[in-house]
Amino acid sequence: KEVETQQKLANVVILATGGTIAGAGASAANSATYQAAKVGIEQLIAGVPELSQLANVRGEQVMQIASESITNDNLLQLGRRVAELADSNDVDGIVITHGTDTLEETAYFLNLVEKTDKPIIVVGSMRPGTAMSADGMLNLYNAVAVASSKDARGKGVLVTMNDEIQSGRDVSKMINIKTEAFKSAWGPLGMVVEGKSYWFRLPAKRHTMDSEFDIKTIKSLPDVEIAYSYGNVSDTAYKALAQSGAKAIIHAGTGNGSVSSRVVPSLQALRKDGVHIIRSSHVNAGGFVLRNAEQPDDKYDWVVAHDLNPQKARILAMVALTKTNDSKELQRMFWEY
Ligand SMILES: NC(=O)C[C@H](N)C(=O)O
Repeated sequence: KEVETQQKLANVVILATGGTIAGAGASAANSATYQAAKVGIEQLIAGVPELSQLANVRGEQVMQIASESITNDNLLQLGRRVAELADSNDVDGIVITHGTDTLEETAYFLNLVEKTDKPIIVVGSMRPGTAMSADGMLNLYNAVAVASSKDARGKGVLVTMNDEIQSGRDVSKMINIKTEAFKSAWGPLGMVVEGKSYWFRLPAKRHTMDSEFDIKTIKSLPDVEIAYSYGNVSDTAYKALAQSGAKAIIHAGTGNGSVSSRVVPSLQALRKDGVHIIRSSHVNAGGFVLRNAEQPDDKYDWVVAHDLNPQKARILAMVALTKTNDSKELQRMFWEY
């Protein structure tokens, strides 16, 4: 009987990378003061025995770090391991436990470069497992539930936080002290309740199977940096980033990616020197930057990030630059992904 159930259940691999979901605090009252990346994957799985009712689950510790320290090499390493597992016939779905600070970056990266329609779910928690009312157990349970469901196939990389199923492309960490931290300007794709997924919408942008990018052909990621803007910002940071070798600079702009007149001449000069200027916005609920609105992008040969926030724009720019150095191609990719 047991063998029969095991055969019916999906095979899900959990790749652990660290973060608060693997965090530990000194006492149960410590919901915000703790050390991330302390607990190993076997202990995380053992902490949620109900996972075995959802899937045949096995874990792998890929790294053990707080997500703010994830390097480009870490991203590539994780991406390659996900691709290997996705290619394997005995894997039906993949879950990645991850710190929440850069979870949206990793989810978007995988969404661009993994050539599979198998579910890939990235999940974290806002409180360590040692805290009262910790959210990691349920988030992980939901991640495995979605990863083992056939309905989740072909929907791109997903994020399950706070009972919501979010698109890895759209979702962003909006607040750092609530369990209701992850939001998308365009709404969640669905909900996961008691292990069952309920879907409401589909991603419209290119991803995974339909993407022109493939982790298997990416050897390294180029240097793309972000410069934060505010009223009358100086050009010091932009110039320094270019000098240190940035191939593209994401302008984390005000409003609709507006650029202070003090900085415009420097950005024009940097573009002439070959550095791509990509206008994004740091407005809190999600930017919406359009070409030639606010700045003459055609004239300056700049690119707009549209609704991608600066950190997601950086991910797409790095991946895109592995294929092209042409600004028109970059702009096409920024519309399509
Ligand atoms: N809630 C978290 O996971 C935050 C932690 N600093 C991390 O990103 O690893």
